[in-house]
Amino acid sequence: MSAAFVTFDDVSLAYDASGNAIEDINLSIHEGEFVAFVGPSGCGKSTFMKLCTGLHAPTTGAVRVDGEPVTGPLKISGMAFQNANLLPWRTTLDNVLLPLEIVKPYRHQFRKRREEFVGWARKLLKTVGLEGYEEQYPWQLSGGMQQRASICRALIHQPRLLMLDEPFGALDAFTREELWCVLRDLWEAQRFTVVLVTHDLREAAFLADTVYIMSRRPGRVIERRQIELPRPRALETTYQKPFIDLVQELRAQIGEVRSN
Ligand SMILES: Nc1ncnc2c1ncn2[C@@H]1O[C@H](COP(=O)(O)OP(=O)(O)OP(=O)(O)O)[C@@H](O)[C@H]1O
Repeated sequence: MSAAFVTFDDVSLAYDASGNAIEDINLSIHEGEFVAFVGPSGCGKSTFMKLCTGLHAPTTGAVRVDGEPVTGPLKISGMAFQNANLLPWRTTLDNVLLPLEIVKPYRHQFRKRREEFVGWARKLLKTVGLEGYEEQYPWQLSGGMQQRASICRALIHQPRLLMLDEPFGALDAFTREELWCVLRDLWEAQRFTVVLVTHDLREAAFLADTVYIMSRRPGRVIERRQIELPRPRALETTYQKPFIDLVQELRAQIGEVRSN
């Protein structure tokens, strides 16, 4: 395995006087690793994301990405959320291009390299099954298609770290499983580092190398579970006994957290 890419050393964060939202987090994520965070509502999963990407600073402890302390918003990360948040006045293609207009070093090259960037966006849209929808507006797309576009937007600037906060939470079960496979294929091809926050234990077990289970507030990591299922993983795996047993075990651990 490669060297640690994201490290948390004794990290705690208190937003206000009500006490720590997350507490004593120690972990390291390797470059190219796919990790998932699961835990009860309010345990600090989104807070963990904000610390990783520099949207919040820890109250105590240190967060490092690629060997450097995180001191402000991280340029090498891409993000997608439960709501696709596409801009309604932009076409799908222009939504995907947006980070290249904003993020350094691309923004200074945007006009000159536009054609090349459009090529990147078209290629990515094709990979996620959106070829032919480039000129459509978000309101002309289904929820699943919007989320596909949102993932393309998160990846267009070739981030080394992809942060996904419940990205498939609002989708129906079939679309969600389709998008797991889309994400799996993108990750297999490019091997960026992924931090996925989810409430869905099947999603975590299917996609991740490592699942972290967090306690109730103040959120602490109470379990680190390596997922040993061979890759590449087929969706059929999720209907087979070893996978079902694994999800049951994770569910039991979450159950313990909730009842404590
Ligand atoms: N900006 C903020 N100011 C004050 N408290 C906050 C802020 N953001 C989050 N919190 C609190 O910190 C705790 C952790 O919140 P966070 O959103 O990280 O949890 P979560 O695990 O992502 O929740 P959910 O699963 O419901 O999305 C909660 O108690 C929340 O109320």
